[in-house]
Amino acid sequence: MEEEINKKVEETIKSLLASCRLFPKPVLNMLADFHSNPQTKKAIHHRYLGNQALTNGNYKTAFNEYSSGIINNPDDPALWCNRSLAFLKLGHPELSVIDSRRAIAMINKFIADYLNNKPGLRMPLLAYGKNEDLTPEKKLTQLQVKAMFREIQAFADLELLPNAIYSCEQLLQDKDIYKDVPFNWIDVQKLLVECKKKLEDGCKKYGPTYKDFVKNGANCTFRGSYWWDSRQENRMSEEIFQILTQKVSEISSSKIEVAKVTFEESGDEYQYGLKATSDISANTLIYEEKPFLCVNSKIKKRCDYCNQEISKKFRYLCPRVDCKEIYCNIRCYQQAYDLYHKVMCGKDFSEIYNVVRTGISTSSLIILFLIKLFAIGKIRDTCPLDLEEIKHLRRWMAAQLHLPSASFDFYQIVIKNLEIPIGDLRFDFWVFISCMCFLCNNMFGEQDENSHPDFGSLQPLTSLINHNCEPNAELDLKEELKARRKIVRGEQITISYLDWPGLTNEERSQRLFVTYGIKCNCRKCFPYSKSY
Ligand SMILES: C[S@@+](CC[C@H](N)C(=O)[O-])C[C@H]1O[C@@H](n2cnc3c(N)ncnc32)[C@H](O)[C@@H]1O
Repeated sequence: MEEEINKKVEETIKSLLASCRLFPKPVLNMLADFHSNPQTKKAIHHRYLGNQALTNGNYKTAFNEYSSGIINNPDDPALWCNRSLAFLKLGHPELSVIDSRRAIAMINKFIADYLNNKPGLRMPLLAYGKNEDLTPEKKLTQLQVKAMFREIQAFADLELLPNAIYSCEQLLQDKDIYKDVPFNWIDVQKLLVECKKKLEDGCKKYGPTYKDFVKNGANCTFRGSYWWDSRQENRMSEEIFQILTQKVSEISSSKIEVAKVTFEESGDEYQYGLKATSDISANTLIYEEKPFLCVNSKIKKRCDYCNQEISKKFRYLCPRVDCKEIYCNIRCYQQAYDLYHKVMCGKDFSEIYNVVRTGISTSSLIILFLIKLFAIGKIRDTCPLDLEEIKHLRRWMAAQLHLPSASFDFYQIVIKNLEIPIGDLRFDFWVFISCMCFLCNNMFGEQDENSHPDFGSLQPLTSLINHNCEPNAELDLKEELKARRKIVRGEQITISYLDWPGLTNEERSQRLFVTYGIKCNCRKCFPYSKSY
């Protein structure tokens, strides 16, 4: 196999040398790099294996090969472009978008750098088919068009129809620029007609607001974890169970313990819960858990570390002049600095904050948690899903994830601002989405008086407590857990996830399912049910 690949690469190089006119220097640089850098060679090998797998319909292998290639050479646009196709074939258009965008950005950057005479510029090494007489320049342009079309296909699969229609029209408008490279333009036309029809049908069925609905949210089939990620199965491992047991025993002075529980609706699947180790009388303070992570939308002046509202008199400003973060005191500043602020200091996330502030539910705080989780991952040099404090959290997502389309842009801002190299796949886009899926059902969020998202916190041990509409415990100011009534030894500790005044039984029931995946049929939700 290795020999076969080497032969193909040699053929490519020969044809490159023969056909290259426009970019001789970058081609020579690329060849020098190919011969001196073993990682470039490895990346090409993975790409060939990926292409072969893709042709044979082995999309999972193709994904693995392209990912390995990216780790070795993240600057190869063909790897990203081809992986975006593998994602489309695997039914993950939400992941395809970012990969095709990367390929497009890389090619555009190459062209800009070339025009600016950037020294040491390397031409991407692209594969040549038999009897193909495309110059490297044309080959690159062809890849660019392919990547643009893949992004449009991903939009269409995600039912982001206005985005797909707009991009199709743009591409067709620019057709002349790409006239010298072979490309099947009929496919673009066809997709445009299909998307327009779908959008028209939708507007007829659901009214004109359908257009906005499908512009802002992408629909993808995702249940909280991808097939290559076994963390959710491992979260109930003996090792993690023992660590949690120790922590819970410590904060509660052994009043409660971690237990493995089951729920009727999830069949045999075990989940975590907390149980009383002895009788606990009413109003007893069971424990206090300081949040692991806090976020706030900056509508009010709150400490970036602990969310305390702060006055002008008692506050500590980040010492860096171009950083606007504020803290209650130097202690909060130092803790924030060590945990995440070190890599966030002075970085501009205002675009994200502007969107969060106008949100109409606390769920928009999720993106603020994502920024900080990625920052912690960067500081600790680990994938955010592997952070010790949160790796046990249960992810929940309805089969159909309504992904805000802004997520694609936000992810790119986060990676860029935190200076995470794009080839570091521990911070890949699927990690971002997977984090969203434990944040939505584990974070605590509060709104302000105008119902805008104000602040939120993550308390990883409190996240072990399950819901009951008639709970035996409650969270005081979201940090102290108190018994509402007497709890007997062995009884599960429960809180109500939704206890706002004025919430009807129907609304609670609906929200319990949408946000937490809980199908509640208790006597409070269904007071007239015969079974009670
Ligand atoms: C904050 S976590 C609670 C701990 C969780 N059981 C675990 O194993 O990590 C919230 C998730 O637990 C599950 N859950 C909590 N209360 C439940 C209930 N009463 N019935 C079914 N599932 C419940 C849901 O999957 C929910 O999304």
